[in-house]
Amino acid sequence: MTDQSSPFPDANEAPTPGETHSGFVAIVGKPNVGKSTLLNAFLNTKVAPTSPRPQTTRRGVRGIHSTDTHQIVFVDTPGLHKPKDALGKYMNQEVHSALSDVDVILWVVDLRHPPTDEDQLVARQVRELPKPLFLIGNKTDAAKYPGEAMKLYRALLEGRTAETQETMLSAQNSPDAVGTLREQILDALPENPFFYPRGAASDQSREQWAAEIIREEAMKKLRDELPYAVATRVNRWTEREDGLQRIEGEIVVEKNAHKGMVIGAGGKQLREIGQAARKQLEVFLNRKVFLGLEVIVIPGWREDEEALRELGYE
Ligand SMILES: Nc1nc2c(ncn2[C@@H]2O[C@H](COP(=O)(O)OP(=O)(O)OP(=O)(O)O)[C@@H](O)[C@H]2O)c(=O)[nH]1
Repeated sequence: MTDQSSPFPDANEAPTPGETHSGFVAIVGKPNVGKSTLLNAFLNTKVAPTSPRPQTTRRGVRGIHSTDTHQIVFVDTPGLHKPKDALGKYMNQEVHSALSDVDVILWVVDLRHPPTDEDQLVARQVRELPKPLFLIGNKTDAAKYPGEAMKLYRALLEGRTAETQETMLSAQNSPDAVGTLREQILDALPENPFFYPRGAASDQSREQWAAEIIREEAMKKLRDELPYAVATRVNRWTEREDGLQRIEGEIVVEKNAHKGMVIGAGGKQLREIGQAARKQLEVFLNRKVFLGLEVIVIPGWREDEEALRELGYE
């Protein structure tokens, strides 16, 4: 097992009375820069799916960090990109609504590369917003010229008048820097009552969380366009007396032809996805898990508003 904590601790503790600071903090940036990795590092647990593939995050997942007097509600957002379908539009809307609702913005960039059009798209969204902004240069461990890259990203904010701070770090490999940044964010929070009980780590149900872990593993294993054509959901979750968690989930694809591609020869690929997801679930739940997975077809779900809603993208 690991030293990571469960994303589902006892969430019923009462909020602290008296003077408290709390607020919503959006993590924005183009796809694949490390937003979800940073969120998980802030919380030292796993609330959001991460993968080497762009556009892994689809929902604005909330992760919560509380001290005695301060509470940050992080809102992880999908990478801002040029949308190709209704799902893509939904993902960009998630970013816009997150930006309008939050108190603080974290803009994450990938220092291995200079800015692209997609970074400019994000910069345009955040530049004029009169809210504290942190420009976070990520992946310093793998960047050749981090300082030079940071200059180019900073230049995209030229003309911005509201409070701006910046930091360079590796979300994956520098827990100390992530901890320091978290302290700085705490200082930027307005005076507010707590929004969530102090023990809460996420606003997702355990079923949504597990479905995202299954999708993460499916996205890592599937090839070509297929990762973007799958959705996942968990329909049943029962606990046996001996603690075993029995979880039944579905991988949803758009076409019959995709079904076989997900299942693989002799069911090998589906088995591998299931095993990898089960391992992750066991680590984070600290319980034995039985994971049953089925592949079903909902024709053209990515373009179907009703199917999107049914799958939780609303
Ligand atoms: N070398 C290195 N890789 C990192 C770091 N942080 C994240 N990554 C990798 O970058 C990839 C993308 O990470 P995610 O956290 O899924 O990125 P994201 O911005 O949430 O992606 P979207 O869901 O597409 O918006 C993964 O393969 C991570 O392991 C880092 O500090 N250093």
